[in-house]
Amino acid sequence: MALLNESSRSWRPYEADHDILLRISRRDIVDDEWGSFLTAVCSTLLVVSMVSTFYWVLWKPYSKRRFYEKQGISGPVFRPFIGNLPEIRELHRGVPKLGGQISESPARRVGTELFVFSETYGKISVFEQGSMTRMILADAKLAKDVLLSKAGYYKKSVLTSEVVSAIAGHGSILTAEGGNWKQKNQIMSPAFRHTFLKGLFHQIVERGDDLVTKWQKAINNAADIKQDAAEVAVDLDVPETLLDIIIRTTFGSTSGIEGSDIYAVHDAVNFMTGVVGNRQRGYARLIPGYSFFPTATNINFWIKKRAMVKVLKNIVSARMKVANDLKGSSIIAKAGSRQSSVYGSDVLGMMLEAMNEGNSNMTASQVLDECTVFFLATDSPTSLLLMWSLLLLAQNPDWQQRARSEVQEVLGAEDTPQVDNLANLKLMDMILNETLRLYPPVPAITRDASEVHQLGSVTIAPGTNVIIPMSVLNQSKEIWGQDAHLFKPDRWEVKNLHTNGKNSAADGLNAATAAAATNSVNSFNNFMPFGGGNRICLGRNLARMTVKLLLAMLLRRFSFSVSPSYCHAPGRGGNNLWPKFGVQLLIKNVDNSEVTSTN
Ligand code: HEM
Repeated sequence: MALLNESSRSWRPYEADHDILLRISRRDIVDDEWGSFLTAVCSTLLVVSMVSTFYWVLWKPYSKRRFYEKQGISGPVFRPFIGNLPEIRELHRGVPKLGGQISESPARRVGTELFVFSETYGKISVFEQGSMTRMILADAKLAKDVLLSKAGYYKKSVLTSEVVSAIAGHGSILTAEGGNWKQKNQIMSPAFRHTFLKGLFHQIVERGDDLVTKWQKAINNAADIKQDAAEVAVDLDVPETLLDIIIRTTFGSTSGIEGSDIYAVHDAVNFMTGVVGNRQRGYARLIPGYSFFPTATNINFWIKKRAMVKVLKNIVSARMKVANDLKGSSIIAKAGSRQSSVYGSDVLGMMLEAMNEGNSNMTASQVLDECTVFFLATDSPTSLLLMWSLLLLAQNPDWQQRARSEVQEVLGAEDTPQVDNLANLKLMDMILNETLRLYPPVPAITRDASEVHQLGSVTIAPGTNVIIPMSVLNQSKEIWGQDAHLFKPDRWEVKNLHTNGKNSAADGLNAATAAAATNSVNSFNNFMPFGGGNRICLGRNLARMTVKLLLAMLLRRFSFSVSPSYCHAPGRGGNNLWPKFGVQLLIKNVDNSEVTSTN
């Protein structure tokens, strides 16, 4: 025992030291191993990210450019990393900040690069925006193919998704694909059918009456100070009216929600789309995670987004409350109405019904996203159509008078049109067409190619972002003749349309949108203000009916001329063509007494 103790004593210290050494060295070894492991991981990551950066940012765009050049398609000089952003920025710098010629193509001021590149490098040209390869298709036939016969090879573009998802999450109707899009389209489409739109007629007339009353007051005030005409800010009054109409027709009369809240959402959506659009057109998009940097603009963006979501949540819960109250009410039960009709028959109602009663997998947050998207896609282009139409009629008094005479003839003694006589306003259709052609509210549509395929004589590589430049196509002398830049609504008279022997019985705008939805061959095919194919604008009939109705009401009461304070400067606002310094018109009362008495 003693020996054992002895010996134990003799080697215990050693054992202890050995233990410590073992422990130290184990820790060191582990640390060393971890260190080398981390170093290996970091260097691998570094190498992988360098290789993938090289591949995605340099090699991919370069090889795509070479691929297209070999097919005879050219563009501005290839630049790694930043692409042709410097050229694009230079072109935009050349656009005069103040004013412009009324006779020039307004859309040229917004999509300058689309005009210049397609004029310089041909109908099909390529350029890079950062590392994204973009192809301009200033060829009507190929553009149409992208939306129709070749639509299966394309998806909504990453650029569109970036804008939409920054404000409304992923997978809304504007950017959804496949089954997800189909389901949303099926849920919302009934709200845009003719019978439902007819039901909205009186709501639109009511809002139109408000605008007429407001402008009449302006005339009375002007008369008080001995002026024979009043100046009105069309760019302020029209969007206010249209926002009210479109939002109330798509979301119903949202009880408990202030008009100012609706306007705040509209404002927030415009601000946010503008921010993301500017990021895409500038260098900021090239900096990873830039949208998370706490810059003043980004902070403002987050604040506005939060406020917007709050208002939208209130709209949805107000509707749910009404629906729940109605569900419990005996009146509904007695009337034997469908339970689901309590949600309402507008877009919001359709979505809530699908979420609560239907077989869809729509969630509450998706309903909110769709609501946001409606603010994005609806009222601005519709306002712009009415605004630019009024400006063009003010600039072209002969057409203004012809349109007014038609309104007087169709309406007779009535102050407002009836649903059925809207179709008789043929000149109005022609005027709206011509406005959409010269001032396309959506100047370009983009798609990303998802597979390699043949488009005409060109082989398209996957990942190419294809631009359908409606603004350029609408100005093409080859399509529209030497006077393409002029406001000439009579080019839309059915007898003047080149129909390749397939005459269309429908009137101008209807035929144009119908042709866009089908593959029919006639000259309307070159006109796609509402897009085409499956993804054609869902609200096109609502927009057309609303603008036609309001224009008829306004022409009936007022005459318009351009105010000396108007400065012609169409410019980019979000993704649309906005009047940069507003649209100021002078208005006077029209004497309808003769018309009224003869009818
Ligand atoms: C003059 C007014 C309008 C114009 C010029 C216009 C134009 C367009 C265009 C060009 C597209 C196709 C975009 C693409 O293919 O990428 C589109 C899509 C769409 N528009 Fe309109 N729009 C107008 C008014 C409206 C209104 C009033 C609503 C609804 C109330 C609406 C709802 C939509 C929706 C939901 C889509 C997406 C359709 C889909 O992808 O399935 N639009 N619009």
